[in-house]
Amino acid sequence: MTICFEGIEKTYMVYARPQDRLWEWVTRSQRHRVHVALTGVDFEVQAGETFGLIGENGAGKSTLLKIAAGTIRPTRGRVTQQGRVAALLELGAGFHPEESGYDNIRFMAALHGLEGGAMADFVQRATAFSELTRETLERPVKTYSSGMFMRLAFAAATAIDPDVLIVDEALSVGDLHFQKKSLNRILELRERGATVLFCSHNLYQVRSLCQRAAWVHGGQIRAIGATEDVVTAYEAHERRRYSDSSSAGALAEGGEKRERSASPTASTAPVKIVRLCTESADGINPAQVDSFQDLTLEIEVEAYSNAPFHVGFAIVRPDKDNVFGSSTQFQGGGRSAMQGIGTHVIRVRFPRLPLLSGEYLWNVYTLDDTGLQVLDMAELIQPFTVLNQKHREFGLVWLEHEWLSAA
Ligand SMILES: Nc1ncnc2c1ncn2[C@@H]1O[C@H](COP(=O)(O)OP(=O)(O)OP(=O)(O)O)[C@@H](O)[C@H]1O
Repeated sequence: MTICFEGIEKTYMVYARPQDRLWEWVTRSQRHRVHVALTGVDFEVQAGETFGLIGENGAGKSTLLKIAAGTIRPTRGRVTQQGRVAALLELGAGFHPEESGYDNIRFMAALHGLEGGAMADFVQRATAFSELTRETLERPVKTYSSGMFMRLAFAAATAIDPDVLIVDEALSVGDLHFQKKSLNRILELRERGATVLFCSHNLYQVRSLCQRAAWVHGGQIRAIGATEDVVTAYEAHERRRYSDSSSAGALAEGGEKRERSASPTASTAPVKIVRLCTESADGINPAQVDSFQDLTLEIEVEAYSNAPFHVGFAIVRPDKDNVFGSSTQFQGGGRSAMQGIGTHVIRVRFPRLPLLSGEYLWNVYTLDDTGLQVLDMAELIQPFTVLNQKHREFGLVWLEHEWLSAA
């Protein structure tokens, strides 16, 4: 199973005012400008591959996904794919608001060409997955809350076993419980061999899920290949953009920038980050550490449910460059997740911290048991300075080295 984009171009006619469309027709003179959303897009997604699309807002990712799903047509070029396609794009876009949840699901089943027993099976799978009550499913969907609507839409979109799954940021559907369930469903379909085309701004998820990726920039493919190469190139571009825009702003504010990022789930995170502190060997000033000192990081989290979870951290530079990151998930060949309602304290010791002089900060994350869903995060916190007082070598980190031929 392959998705093949050949010479794709997509242009939109943009009118300044709605009436210009009519005036254009009446006067036969052009009153629109042409906006090129995609041009020269040529690539293939291999069978069984999970392929990521990344890029800035407005780069053209959703347009490309919609063309792949067949919901819009390219202006030039063509896309081919075989097998059954499920698209998690504008979820629920095809729903009829006046009809009940049940009727909408039957309608979706009919669109897939299902009848009789196959349709009954589809309805059973979708309703069970949605976890909506019979009473709710009998009501018109226009009376649903947005969360209920999205649950039903996701359930209906994934009630078939597709050969190709097209996902546009759909991992953030509904509440945390349902987000996890949706993610697991996507992983399950992937395990069964579905080809997945996946677009996300969450680079952690792209790194974790995708074998290959493409960076879409200004409607063109700027880079394509192994995920790590593409994401690293995109991150470098984002850093340049960030430093260009912040050199006038953030630095003028007086230097260091602290922020606790708004977590995607800030008020409801089932595992909240409560505290982070560091302890150095002399314990005098944790904001200033000597290179090659022992440093211990302590992270306190509060779990509000019994669901297993992981904790991750990264040491970052003020420009957001990662120096080093790890997670409990990577420990000792994949340590099993932590679990239990209440307070958990995680300690990480860095013997002889190999950082050299510079400014550093911490990022901390709590993650679900798959290590993919971020439950809570605190980024660019607790700045600290490292001083390399004993050695003359310079740079970010000390690398073990030997002079082999020095006289
Ligand atoms: N129906 C439309 N009419 C005119 N322009 C459109 C239309 N749909 C998309 N565009 C434009 O096409 C470009 C690409 O949009 P697209 O939604 O594909 O970007 P994206 O990469 O998915 O962005 P985001 O990350 O913000 O979702 C944008 O400049 C957008 O304004």
